[in-house]
Amino acid sequence: MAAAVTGLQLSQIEIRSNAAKLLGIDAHVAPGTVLTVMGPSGSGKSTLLGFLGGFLAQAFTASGRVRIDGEDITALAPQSRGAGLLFQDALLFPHMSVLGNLLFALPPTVKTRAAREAAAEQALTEMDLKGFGPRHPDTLSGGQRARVALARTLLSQPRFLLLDEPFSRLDAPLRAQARRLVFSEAQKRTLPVVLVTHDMADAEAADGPVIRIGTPA
Ligand SMILES: Nc1ncnc2c1ncn2[C@@H]1O[C@H](COP(=O)(O)OP(=O)(O)OP(=O)(O)O)[C@@H](O)[C@H]1O
Repeated sequence: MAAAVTGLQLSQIEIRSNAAKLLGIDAHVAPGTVLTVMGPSGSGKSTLLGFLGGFLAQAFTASGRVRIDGEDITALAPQSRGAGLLFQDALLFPHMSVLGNLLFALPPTVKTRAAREAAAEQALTEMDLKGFGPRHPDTLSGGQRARVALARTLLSQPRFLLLDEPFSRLDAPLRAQARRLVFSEAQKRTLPVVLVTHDMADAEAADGPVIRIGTPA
């Protein structure tokens, strides 16, 4: 039997809605590398991420296969795919502390309270947020929130990352810092990444293949 292809493989993906939208996507995202998806507003970039993550809106029908390290995950529920998500908004739970947000993301395989807290504290240290555990998200700066969101995503032990304009709310210096952090973490953890962005600087920093999709629906 042939060895499984590592990384994320997208095969013959097509997505349609009543507006006769159609994408034909074939791509291989090697571990630790970034596939950047660009295209005009409304061309279907977020929709593509929804298909990869298993949360495609009901208005769409889709075909094609998604594989991670050779495993076909196309029919799996979102929580079983191993997708780590980062969006434009950090989407932290406002009623929980930073530590609470991180603990919530940890998979149940990390069992004891001590092990869970140690993992969360280590993630905070790695994101240069030591001591931020008791704070609430609304007391953080945008850049700090973005780092908590990244820590939370990584703690969920994803097999690949889906990023939807994750840097666009940050100002230029923070954006550069955040993208370096995300890409270096992905590389360190050998995670394939699909990045949706409008920003050419993101694409350049990602230093990987770029696909440009469609015209606006
Ligand atoms: N839940 C939905 N139901 C019906 N149509 C939708 C739904 N979500 C998105 N669409 C439509 O599908 C098309 C693609 O939307 P999508 O959000 O994927 O675009 P995008 O390329 O990510 O745009 P942007 O750059 O503005 O975020 C748009 O025409 C949009 O109006």
